[in-house]
Amino acid sequence: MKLGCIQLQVAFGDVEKNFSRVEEFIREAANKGAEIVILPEMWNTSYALEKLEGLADVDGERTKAFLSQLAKELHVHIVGGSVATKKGDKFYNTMLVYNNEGELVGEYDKAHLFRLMDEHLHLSSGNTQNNFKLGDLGAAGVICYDIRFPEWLRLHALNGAKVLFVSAQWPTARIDHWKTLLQARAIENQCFVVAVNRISRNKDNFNGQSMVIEPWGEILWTGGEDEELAIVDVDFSKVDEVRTRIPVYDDRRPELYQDVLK
Ligand SMILES: NC(=O)CCC(=O)C(=O)O
Repeated sequence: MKLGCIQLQVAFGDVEKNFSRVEEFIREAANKGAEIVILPEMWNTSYALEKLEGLADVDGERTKAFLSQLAKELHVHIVGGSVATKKGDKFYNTMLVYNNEGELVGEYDKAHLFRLMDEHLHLSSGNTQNNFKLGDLGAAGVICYDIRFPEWLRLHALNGAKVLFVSAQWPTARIDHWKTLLQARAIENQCFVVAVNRISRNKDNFNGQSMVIEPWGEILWTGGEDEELAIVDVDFSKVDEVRTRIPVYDDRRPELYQDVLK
């Protein structure tokens, strides 16, 4: 299957510009044969957290209509990164996922809020998992800081995900953590990890390095330090092969480590 990874330069607080750029990229990805397109975190507003009252997408309605229409027209699955949403009187960091018929198959509010970027001061956290199907493919999606919580990703793998999509705004300062954590999540869960980060105008802040990693831990693609669209070919049957080679799921002894869930 061909993945279209959109390592977007997200414009701070400029919702119109971001929508228009995302549409261009999704169309280009579909033209180049992508069957699943993946976007980064908070691509509508970036971290304009102080301005969410005016900028956040109310109930995600605009983003939902936009992604659904493109998914259906271009017959492409869209893991729609995340957008800032307002639901009731609260703000969320919300991932929306559409299948290639334009149907909403995943809606997920980021579960772990990242204090270093003040998320906890402005956003509310979600409480539900994000497993979904793209055709026959079992998949899941999480957002950025979530990858530091292996139990959370394991739960998604146990619930049938063969690929973990990660949308992020992961800063340059900790980019080594990003790479190591993503590779670990792929190896321990014997899953594909498809992780799309953003670019900022000043690369000292966000420098991309998006990644596609297969279940044995081999890195199939790493993004550069500029805005880019990458088309990456993956063979999802590799998951079953790796899980047969080392039967980690059969060898688990959850009774020994239940306490980690407390
Ligand atoms: N947007 C985020 O969740 C950033 C997470 C991060 O930088 C980290 O080190 O974790």
